[in-house]
Amino acid sequence: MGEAPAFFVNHLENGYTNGFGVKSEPKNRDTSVQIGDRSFVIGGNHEGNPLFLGVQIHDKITNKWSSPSVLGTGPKPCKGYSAIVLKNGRILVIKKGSASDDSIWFLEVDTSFVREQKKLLGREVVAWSKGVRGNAEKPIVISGPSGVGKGTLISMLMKEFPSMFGFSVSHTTRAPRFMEKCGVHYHFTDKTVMEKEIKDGKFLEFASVHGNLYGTSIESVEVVTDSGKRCILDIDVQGARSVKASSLDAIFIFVCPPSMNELEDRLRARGTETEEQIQKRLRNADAEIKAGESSGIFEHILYNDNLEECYKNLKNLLGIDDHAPVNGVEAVEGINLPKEHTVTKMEEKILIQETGEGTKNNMIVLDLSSINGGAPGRTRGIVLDTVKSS
Ligand SMILES: Nc1ncnc2c1ncn2[C@@H]1O[C@H](COP(=O)(O)OP(=O)(O)OP(=O)(O)O)[C@@H](O)[C@H]1O
Ligand SMILES: Nc1nc2c(ncn2[C@@H]2O[C@H](COP(=O)(O)O)[C@@H](O)[C@H]2O)c(=O)[nH]1
Repeated sequence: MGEAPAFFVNHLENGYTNGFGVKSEPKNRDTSVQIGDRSFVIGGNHEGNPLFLGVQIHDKITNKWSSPSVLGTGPKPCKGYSAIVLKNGRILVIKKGSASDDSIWFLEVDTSFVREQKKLLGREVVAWSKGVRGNAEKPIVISGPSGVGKGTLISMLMKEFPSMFGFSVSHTTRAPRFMEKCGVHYHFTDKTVMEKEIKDGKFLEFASVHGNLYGTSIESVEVVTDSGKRCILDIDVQGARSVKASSLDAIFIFVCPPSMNELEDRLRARGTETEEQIQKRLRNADAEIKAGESSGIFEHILYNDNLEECYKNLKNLLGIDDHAPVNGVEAVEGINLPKEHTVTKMEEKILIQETGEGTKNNMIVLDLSSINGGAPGRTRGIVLDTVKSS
């Protein structure tokens, strides 16, 4: 039945049994697959961190091992894994005995994201992406100069439609303002910590803004999307440019002030910055407005003169009708796998057969024909079906 599982290795709890003749001493529970002349060994822990799975590569031609930069937040180690080579430079990793929100992962070894990162970092790169069922609504990126009213508009939207929109909580190295809470308004962090996380591929974008480091972690966007809400990002133009270049398919909105004088008045009236900081933000505003209007990043430009009118325009462009009830999309459902199972690949379907004494021998079918997205975010669009044994 089905195609030969050419590069399929079932959970290798007893060691390295792939038969590719690679000389190494992988630990128990390592799993290996071969793509071309390279074997990818998945197992152990990443850079000594017991919380994440490590990856090693063996090149058959040079007979050399290498440790690639592993980007993204990968799966936690568990009892065993199945690894299957998919087309388009991905390896599907199915975890055994894991929680339903942690069972399906994709290790990207030769996707466009990975190729780009290789060029940027000048070294071997692989990237993790968690697999989830269902699809998501496009995130919304909102940019504009400091003080134009982005935060005010976003708060209005989230207050009116709490089940539809969620905010991507950014990281920043700037000090919290009075009343700002860590984890709600920002993740306030330290420059060294944030730079290390950027290096580890945890950020979708980052930029130095008004003298501080700001960034959107992949997780900040994905937790909102997983909850079934449409994610809103409040980021500067540099960040919007990076998101535009990433695999995240988003809507881009730029908010303009009615005049520079009005912008200055709003910044002063807010009373959150020192005079020096206000001057810095106003100097940056000029360049930001020019970039916002002419960079080709933004599909929509909103003028925030009268707040109520601007809010109405924002709702219009998001297709929110004042009279229609608005519901979010379904929250992501987990993928519950039987504790004991075997895995087989059949074209774009993965058959997971329940095994073990006293079980019902049901089969779970994962249809991967419509997967989309991927590193640095989630791989979405997995369709799941359960075939009951008669
Ligand atoms: N249309 C408007 N008319 C008058 N005041 C406004 C308008 N929109 C927002 N404001 C006020 O302007 C100030 C700045 O707004 P807000 O904090 O939302 O700006 P922001 O774009 O999020 O700034 P930052 O980028 O610095 O976070 C706030 O005090 C807000 O109440
Ligand atoms: N590129 C990014 N820019 C961000 C992010 N979070 C916020 N911002 C932008 O920074 C300025 C200043 O914000 P403030 O809270 O200090 O007033 C503002 O224009 C935001 O849009 C981010 O994650 N990435």
